[in-house]
Amino acid sequence: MTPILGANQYGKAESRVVRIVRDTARHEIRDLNVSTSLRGDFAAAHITGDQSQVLPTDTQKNTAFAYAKIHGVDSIEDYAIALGGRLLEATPAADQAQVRVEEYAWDRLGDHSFVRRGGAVHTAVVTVTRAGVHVISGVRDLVVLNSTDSEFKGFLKDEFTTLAEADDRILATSLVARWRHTTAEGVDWAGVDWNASYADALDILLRTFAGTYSRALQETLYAMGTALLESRPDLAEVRFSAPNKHHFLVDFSGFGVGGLTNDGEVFIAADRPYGLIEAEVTRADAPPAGDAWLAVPGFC
Ligand SMILES: O=c1[nH]c(=O)c2[nH]c(=O)[nH]c2[nH]1
Repeated sequence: MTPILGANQYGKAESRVVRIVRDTARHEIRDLNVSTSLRGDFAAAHITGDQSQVLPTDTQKNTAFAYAKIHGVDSIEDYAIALGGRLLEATPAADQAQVRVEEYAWDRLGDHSFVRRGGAVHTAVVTVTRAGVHVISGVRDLVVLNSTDSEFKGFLKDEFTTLAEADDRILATSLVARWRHTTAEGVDWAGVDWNASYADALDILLRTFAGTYSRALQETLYAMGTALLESRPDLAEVRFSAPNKHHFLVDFSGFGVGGLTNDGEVFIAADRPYGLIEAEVTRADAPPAGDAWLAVPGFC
């Protein structure tokens, strides 16, 4: 019996690449976490131990650092497209290079001083194939909260249901969202302003979260996805993973302090368990995703 080698990929995970642009006294910083994977015909490396077609993960890491200098990092999408293209070109046995990047934002304190911004992290997953490029942009750890305009009622009940219907509750999540850019013949990736596109997408998601009366987190996600696709014709689909960060009203009725009411004012923020609401919203005529989502962990 000769077992069959199935899907495989290999690369260097989580190279922490920090690029300083110091052409003038006013420096710029890009702070990245870069992971690369090569896919293709690497059967010999696994079965006979022949590494002649394997571009080492160490070289992939070196290329990630070198490209921060050679190509620069105007945006993580643009950098990932260049890096993926180079890795594919350098590895004849590969038919795909996937580059996953996260960017940690820094706010300026002075010409050469910065303070790291907490919160949301900009993400990109770029898959370069011999036929073209897939680009998925996204955000993680986008923590948002509505203190009203959220209900959850009319749900299915059985003998294990104890949840009270809620007319007015806190709706909060730490959102992961990824949106796939349309791949079409002749797309000029070099001409895309990725940073403006990201800022606009984030703005649409946040404004829709804030402006949507919610009957469930599911409805809010769908509204956010719809708003994004309606405003940005260059996007094919969006995927969300949204933990429902439950806030339970504190029950003051047993307290020995008379007349203590709680009209949606004091909550316990529970960290677990949490509902996990995940959804994909796709444009009806979206071009096929190909392998754009391959090996993207979790729901998105
Ligand atoms: O927005 C919600 N969606 C659910 O599916 C759900 N289930 C639950 O217990 N609370 C909530 N809230």
